[in-house]
Amino acid sequence: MMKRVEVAAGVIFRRDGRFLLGQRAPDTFYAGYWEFPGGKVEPGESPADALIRELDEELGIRVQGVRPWITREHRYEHAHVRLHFFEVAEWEGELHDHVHSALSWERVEAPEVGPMLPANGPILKALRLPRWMGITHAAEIGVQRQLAQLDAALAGGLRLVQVREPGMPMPELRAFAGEVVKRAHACGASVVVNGSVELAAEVGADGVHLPAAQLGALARRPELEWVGASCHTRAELERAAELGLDYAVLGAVQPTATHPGQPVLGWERFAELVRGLPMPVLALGGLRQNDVECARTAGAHGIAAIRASWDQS
Ligand SMILES: Nc1nc2c([nH]c(=O)n2[C@H]2C[C@H](O)[C@@H](COP(=O)(O)OP(=O)(O)OP(=O)(O)O)O2)c(=O)[nH]1
Repeated sequence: MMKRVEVAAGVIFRRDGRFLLGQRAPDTFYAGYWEFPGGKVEPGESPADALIRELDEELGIRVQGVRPWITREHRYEHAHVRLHFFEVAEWEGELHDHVHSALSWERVEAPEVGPMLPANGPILKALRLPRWMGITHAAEIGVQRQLAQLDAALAGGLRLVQVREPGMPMPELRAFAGEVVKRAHACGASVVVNGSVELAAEVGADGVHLPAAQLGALARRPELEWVGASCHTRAELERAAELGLDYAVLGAVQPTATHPGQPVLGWERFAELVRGLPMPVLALGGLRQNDVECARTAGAHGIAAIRASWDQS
């Protein structure tokens, strides 16, 4: 059996939101392929420390802090690697590359260089997942009011909407979901429909969001672009990973108006639960815009919210 090699890699962001890729040099495996800067973890080192060292050695930049993001394993012909990806938002110094043939700053929506190292396809997809998910509650506030708030939120930059309307009768739900898709797509935003692959496909949504109870029953990942799930436990998160889902939503982190009295996780437990997962996780439950920093420090990709997505609009 091939020994597993631990690797730390960084998604280094620039102020304009672009991230850095490097092209592998001629004398390496997969020469000419593109990768995230980073390298092997040395004995006794944590992956975070290894990344800080590698970015100094490879690129000459000093990193103030790294945020855990996702972890993926891949078996190459030459090695079985476990890649610990971190986000690097705070760094200083001028880039002086010592190891790559070229560097390129790419847009998360559509990276242009290629080919990428084979392990990195899912990483680029994860980067495309918006950092904020707005969850609808039209059954509570009324369809017209929800649609008006949706328009305002889309104009304000919302790029991912989950249609979640337990209790709304089917003909009304179909019409509402179709309207959300139409308005979201006009603004370049994506829509996932809670609970029904059929309805998601019927209204032209981009994906489906599975309630935790559906995770156990599902034999394989439905074939839609985005498939995610609501999770509350490590076992549910691992099931979501096993099915190859694109993201999970984990909560409740804090007390919420929707589920009063429900036990809450807090950020420490959240961080423990998401450690080492191969897909991005959005934090849910009583969170607002000013919780984004805490969420990302705890390993969240971003935030999913009902109230905070619509209130300010
Ligand atoms: N740095 C980095 N490595 C990646 C990414 N994706 C991916 O599969 N890998 C793999 C390629 C390598 O097998 C390993 C990185 O190790 P490395 O860069 O220190 O080593 P290497 O194989 O280029 O060369 P060497 O040190 O063994 O001579 O992880 C990525 O995005 N960034």
